[in-house]
Amino acid sequence: MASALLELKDMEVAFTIGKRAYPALQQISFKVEEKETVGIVGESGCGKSLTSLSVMGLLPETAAMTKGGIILNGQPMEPASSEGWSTVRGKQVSMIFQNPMSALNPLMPVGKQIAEMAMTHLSVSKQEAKRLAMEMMAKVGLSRVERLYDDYPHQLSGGMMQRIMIAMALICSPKLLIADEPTTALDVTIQGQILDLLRDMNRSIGTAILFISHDLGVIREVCDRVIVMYAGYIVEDAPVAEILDHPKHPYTVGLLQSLPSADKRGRPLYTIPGRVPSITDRGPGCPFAGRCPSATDLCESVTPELSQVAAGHQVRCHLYANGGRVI
Ligand SMILES: Nc1ncnc2c1ncn2[C@@H]1O[C@H](COP(=O)(O)OP(=O)(O)OP(=O)(O)O)[C@@H](O)[C@H]1O
Repeated sequence: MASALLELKDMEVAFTIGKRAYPALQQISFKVEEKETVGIVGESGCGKSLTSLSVMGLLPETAAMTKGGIILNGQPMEPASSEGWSTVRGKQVSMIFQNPMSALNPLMPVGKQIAEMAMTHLSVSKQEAKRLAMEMMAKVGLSRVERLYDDYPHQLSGGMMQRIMIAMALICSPKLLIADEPTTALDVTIQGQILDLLRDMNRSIGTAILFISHDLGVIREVCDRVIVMYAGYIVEDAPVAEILDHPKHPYTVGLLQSLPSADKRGRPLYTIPGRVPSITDRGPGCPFAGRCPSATDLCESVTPELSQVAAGHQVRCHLYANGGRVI
């Protein structure tokens, strides 16, 4: 079988605080196939961003990959080799963030920023880079691109800036686009347009997407598969339709209950009581035990393994530890 586009194998990432190492990600294993769209969902502090930064080779200085590894396009990525990562960034993997303003250079026209990306990674001439940049700007739904090419970031709306970021990320036809909360800062209408654009780009260019969001409702719009993270662990991994119809992990069930819907209109939205434990405050046992309505003594003391409950559906919960049989 051909290898996956991206594979994370039993990855652990830890922060050093004082003299101790605190794991922030543990036993992270998943694959992204070519052209697949995979979402990572979880509340703030669950480890979504750290997972995507690991894939980009952009971990903060105080963090390190302490176990496992990442294989991109069949090549193991050496955690210590910044050279290896810089050749994949832009060309094979690129990333868009929640706040495009902080990623764009405020002093350079937006079109030129896209063209520079093409010149750096595609070794094309200045004129060709400009042509490609304008072509890409049109593809991401921007109009009057000749004029827009010379505009500066502050002259653009949030939605337009996010389109510029997407054009910049896709100009080198990367195999994988990581989108970290790309629509969180946008109003709902523009958010919908950007989600449509990402889906179109996935279909037309064939770029796989790893989509990070705290909002399962947004992930449902874009992704084929969803990985649910909690306190640094993957707690559930399944096709989106399967998660929506047959959620297993009590945390996933809570996330779904807290989604707004027409039949809940007028009623206060459900929120899961409690909060995600910080990395310095994680004991033995299931990390969700303290907030879980179904927790038993076993959950307090033993961390569950991921187990398969249906084709392509895995859950890390003692309730489903024996191939889906509830204890
Ligand atoms: N520089 C840091 N030093 C110490 N701990 C950190 C640091 N950055 C992140 N963490 C911890 O690592 C864990 C995972 O953080 P991460 O940013 O990946 O979460 P997240 O799910 O992306 O949340 P958010 O949606 O708020 O970005 C959290 O518990 C966080 O507190």
